[in-house]
Formats: sequence, C-alpha cells, structure tokens
Amino acid sequence: MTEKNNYDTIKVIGGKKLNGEVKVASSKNSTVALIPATLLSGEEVILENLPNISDATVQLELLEELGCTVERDDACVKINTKEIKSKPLVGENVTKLRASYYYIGALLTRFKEVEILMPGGCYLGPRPIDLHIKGFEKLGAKVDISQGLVKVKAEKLKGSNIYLDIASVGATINIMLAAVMAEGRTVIENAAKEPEIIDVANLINSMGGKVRGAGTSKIKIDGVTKLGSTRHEIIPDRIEAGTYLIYAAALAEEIKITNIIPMHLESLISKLEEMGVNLEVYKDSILVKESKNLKQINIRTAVYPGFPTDLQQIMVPLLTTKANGVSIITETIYSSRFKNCHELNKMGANIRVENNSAIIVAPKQLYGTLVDAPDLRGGASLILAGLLAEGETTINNVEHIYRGYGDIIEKLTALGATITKA
Ligand SMILES: CC(=O)N[C@H]1[C@@H](OP(=O)(O)OP(=O)(O)OC[C@H]2O[C@@H](n3ccc(=O)[nH]c3=O)[C@H](O)[C@@H]2O)O[C@H](CO)[C@@H](O)[C@@H]1O
Ligand SMILES: C=C(OP(=O)(O)O)C(=O)O
Repeated sequence: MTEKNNYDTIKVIGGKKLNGEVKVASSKNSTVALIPATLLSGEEVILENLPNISDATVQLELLEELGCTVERDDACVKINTKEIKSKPLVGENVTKLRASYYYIGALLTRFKEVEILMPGGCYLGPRPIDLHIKGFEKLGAKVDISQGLVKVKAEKLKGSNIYLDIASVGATINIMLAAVMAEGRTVIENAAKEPEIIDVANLINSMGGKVRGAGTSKIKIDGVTKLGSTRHEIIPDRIEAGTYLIYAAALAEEIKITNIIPMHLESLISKLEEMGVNLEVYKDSILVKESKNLKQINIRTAVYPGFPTDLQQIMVPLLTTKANGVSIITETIYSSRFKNCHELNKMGANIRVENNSAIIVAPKQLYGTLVDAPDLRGGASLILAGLLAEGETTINNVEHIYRGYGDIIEKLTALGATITKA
C-alpha cells in the first residue's frame, strides 16, 4: 500500500494558454534500469542528470537495502556496490514500481542467486515476466515463483541463444544484465529496440562489458570476467518530451521544449504534423506555436520506432478538445490502457472504448470535476484535460504521476498554468 502524503491531490484551473520554455529531464525507463545495472560492477559508478522522480528514489533505496553506498547530490548520484552481500528483496519498495524486476538480472550476475517479490508498476492489464524467466533459464538458472516470491539460482551462467516471442523492453534489458558475465556468447533475437536499451548497453560497455547490437533486434553479449567503475550521463526522457509536446499542441501560444532527441520522437512528431500542429524541429529542441483547425487522426501503438503506448493516453484530451471529427486510438501493447477515458467522459468527453480501441468523438468542451489518476500516463492525460477544461479539476491518486514526471507542477506553473499540489 502506498503511503499517503500531503501531495496526493493536484488541482488545476483550466482555460489558460501556455508560454515559455520547458526542459525535459532524463529518461525514467533508462534510470530505473541503470541504477540496478551499477550492481554489475563492484566499483564506484556515477550517474549524471538523475531525474527527480519517485521511481528513481525507490530504485536507489533498493540499492541501499542491499547495503550499497548511495551519495546523491542534486542530479548526480555516486553509487558504490563493493561491500554488499546477497540478501532477499522482500520489502514494499519492490512492489512500488515495475522496474524492480531489473534486480533479478543484476543480482543473478553478481551473486548467482536472487530472492525478490514480483514487481509492481502501472496496472495496464496482465504484465507477466515469463520471457525474463525463459531467458534466465536459457542462461542456466533455475527459477521458482510461488506466492508472489521469485527465487532464481544458478551454479554458473552460460551464454545462450535466446529468442523473445515478444520484443519486450524489460526482458531484453534483464537478459542483458544477466548475460554480461555469463561464460561465452549470448544472442538475444527479436530484442526490443527502444533507445533506453542502447543507454543501458552503453553503461555496461563503459564499465568494460561487451554488448553489441543494442537498438537492433539482435543483441550479442560476450561474457567478461570483471567490470569496473564509470561515469554515465542518462539520455533525455522521450516520453516526458512527448508529453510536453502534446500539452503544447493543445495549449501553446509559443512553447520551446529543450533537451530533446527529436529522432526518438519521430512517430509522435509525424502524427502531430498530420493533425496540423505548428511545430519547428531543431537539433535538440522543438518549438510549438499556436495551432488551429486541427484534424482528426488515427493512432496505432507499436514497439519502437512505432507510436509509443506510453503516449497514447496523453493524446486523448488533445484529440477530444481540438480535433475536428472522430479519432481512433488502437492499443496493441496492453489490454487495459484506457482507464483515463472513463475519467475524461466524466469531464464531458465522448469516448467509447471497444476492445483495444478508443473512439474519440470531437471536438468536445471539457468541464472541471473530481477525477482519479488511474496510472502514470493516465494521470498526465488528466492534467492536460484539467488545463483544457472550464473550471477546476481535482485529480486524486497523483502518486502515480510523480513516478515519472519530475517537478511537473513547477514546470507547468512556469509556463503559466494554474496548477497546485493540494
Ligand atoms: C520500466 C519500463 O521500462 N517500462 C516500460 C516497459 O515496460 P515493460 O518492460 O513491462 O514492457 P514490455 O515491453 O516487457 O511489455 C510489452 C508487452 O509484452 C508483454 N510481456 C512482457 C514481458 C514478458 O515476460 N511477457 C509478456 O507477455 C507485456 O505484458 C506487454 O503486453 O516497456 C513498455 C512498452 O514500451 C512501456 O510501456 C513501459 O513504460
Ligand atoms: C507503464 C509505464 O511505466 P512502468 O512500466 O514503470 O509501469 C510508463 O512509464 O508509462
């Protein structure tokens, strides 16, 4: 159960245009993998540009539970994993986020045995970890899961050819973590290609590992016997960047979004352009100007470089309020990622969810009311709805939002929004 604090509610007063500049933080999905990856080295590792999100804090607390030294100075964290001993991870921190599963791969490399609770994270439909398990077993580990506890043990880890039935981000990274010191070569076929996978491979290689092909569907890992210390700068968060791009498409007079790698956002940029959003793409920033007469579009989520599932929920209030005509979003990654639509309908939207599609009738005016953030991106979707709505919107369960959006209240306030923690 997540502890309640004073900041469990966000209040938004809608109807204001936004202006100014917003800087994107480092990637959540990289950070939450890079932190456990520091366990692969017994020496000091420094991560730079740590995002101010609760998922990063929880991952660092898990390192501390294992006995690591963690010195955090603003956005830089110095981690020393030298003195740690193998220990079960069975506290509530493990269940606060999805990425605690990366402790399985990392601890398997370090100690050849792991005992950990099943991960948490946003409920978006069933999220099994069978492909992770299949990978560990192919490397020679024995896995036992009962009553929510995962036990993994190996006499020794041996490189293998592993084909993933689904190009899973989590399984690709977790198998990489487990294979770094396995004897011989591991090949992951049908690997996920998300930029965060390249970021993790870069960290491993800068510690002395041998990972080739990250970012393609075939990753080759040659086992090494030792990894050393390094300093690593985390890549910008393409999902946070995409979120602010969508907010700007809906609300900007003129908004510049900085610290972006535009190549990571091609599918979103192309969909916003198809709608008629007025944007200028630069080397590491995007300028969005006031956009009028936006067209309806259809979106189908897909693995990278397709349209990210993590951004579809945020598109819904934009399409509801600004598109002319009916838009359809089809979700292909998760079976239950439309809970935000139910909340948006309470605000005046007309969205019908049929199987894995949301049919969005537009344009509709939204009205402020009391809503519940169903999950992280669903929460970000409701913030945008609140900013677009007439009157005041109160959003409950906002701890989901702080998992992935650092300083979101401050960033939106600086753009001119009326938004407060309550
Ligand atoms: C911490 C992190 O990086 N989270 C991201 C990661 O989640 P996560 O790593 O959980 O997502 P996956 O890519 O593994 O999941 C994709 C699909 O494969 C299924 N699956 C996955 C693993 C498995 O062993 N068996 C299985 O059936 C999942 O249920 C899902 O339907 O990638 C997702 C897809 O881009 C993003 O939405 C999440 O933000
Ligand atoms: C689904 C997400 O996160 P997680 O996998 O950490 O639950 C997300 O970032 O949108």
